[in-house]
Amino acid sequence: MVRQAPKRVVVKLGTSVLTGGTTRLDRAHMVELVRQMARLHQAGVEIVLVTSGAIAAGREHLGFPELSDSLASKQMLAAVGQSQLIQAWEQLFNLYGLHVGQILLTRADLDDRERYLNARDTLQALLDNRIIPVINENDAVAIAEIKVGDNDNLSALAALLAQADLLLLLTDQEGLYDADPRKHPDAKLIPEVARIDDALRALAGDSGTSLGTGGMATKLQAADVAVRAGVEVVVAAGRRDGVIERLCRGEAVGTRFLPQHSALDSRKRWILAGPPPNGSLQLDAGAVRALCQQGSSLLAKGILKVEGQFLRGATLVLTDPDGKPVARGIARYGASEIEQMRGIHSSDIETTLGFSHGPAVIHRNDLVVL
Ligand SMILES: Nc1ncnc2c1ncn2[C@@H]1O[C@H](COP(=O)(O)OP(=O)(O)O)[C@@H](O)[C@H]1O
Ligand SMILES: N[C@@H](CCC(=O)OP(=O)(O)O)C(=O)O
Repeated sequence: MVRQAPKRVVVKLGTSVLTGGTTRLDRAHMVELVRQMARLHQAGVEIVLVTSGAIAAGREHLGFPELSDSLASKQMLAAVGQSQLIQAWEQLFNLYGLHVGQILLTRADLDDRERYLNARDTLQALLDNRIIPVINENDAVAIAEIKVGDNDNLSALAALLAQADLLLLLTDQEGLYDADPRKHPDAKLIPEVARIDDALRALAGDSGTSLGTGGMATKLQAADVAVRAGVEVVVAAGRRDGVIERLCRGEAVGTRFLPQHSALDSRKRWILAGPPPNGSLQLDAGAVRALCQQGSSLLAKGILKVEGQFLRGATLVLTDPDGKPVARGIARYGASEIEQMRGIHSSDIETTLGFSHGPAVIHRNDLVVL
């Protein structure tokens, strides 16, 4: 299939691609990847690069020191390696007359709407000035609670932040297989995925190496977030000839995940990319239908159960009567208020609470159906 060129592409390069399975950055291959990205850029495709490899580069630069496996050692390696990595990208893009701009993110930068919008503005400013944004996690400062944790998920968040239309997860395998090809040499490549479900998740294993993080499991999580926001995703081998250009032409390489919706608006993308949920509401079947099929707001009447302690403005997961997540949204009331309101008619909110923030517990503009 050859289709219209994407306007904005996020290219995620895993440690496996950058090192070619060795313990060192493979600069020769990085030049080849930059060549492809620079050509696309020249042809008018905006490129955002999400690069792993800081920890690997740090180890290499320090001459492979004997270190404990502690978080502090990894953070030290990332601090050293990130500057090596960004210098390498700057030098390589310079060969094509391009500059790079570094953005280091943590989960906390994306959870807060204002910081999210600031990061988005910086990204936009770089792109407007024909500079290649180069993103990595801010490993040197991020500890577990504020970490995204792996660059696959980070790249999905970057794709939402950048309002990209295509996300390329480039790795050391040809794509997603029906079993981990390292352990099952006869595993078969899955060329296209229309829906990510539990059966598919069961096929995706961990990283087979000590340098990569997350393996195919985190690539599926990332694809899941991105396709819900209307971004097409492809997992493919970063070492295949001309892979980035071929994928941007729509050639059938790797595993393609079809976008589920047309692109979401900015606020809805943030609801998907942003804060982890603070609580959940279980809905009756009528409310699930109204939300998922009619695009309605959530009213108090259809709420069966409230879980978690949260305030007005919290992000919530909405589930069906069996507990299966069906949507995410921003609450207009806090948990204790919803507890009092649940099951009542909207016209009784004011008499029940003594005030009202309007009839919707979650307004349709603040709601994303999964
Ligand atoms: N079903 C699967 N299909 C393909 N690869 C898989 C699968 N399950 C697990 N993997 C493993 O995921 C690895 C790629 O992930 P990872 O090592 O994190 O790479 P990267 O550094 O590119 O993110 C592969 O080398 C492979 O061993
Ligand atoms: N932020 C880390 C990489 C984390 C990560 O997810 O790595 P990978 O699985 O190789 O994409 C680094 O720069 O070393």
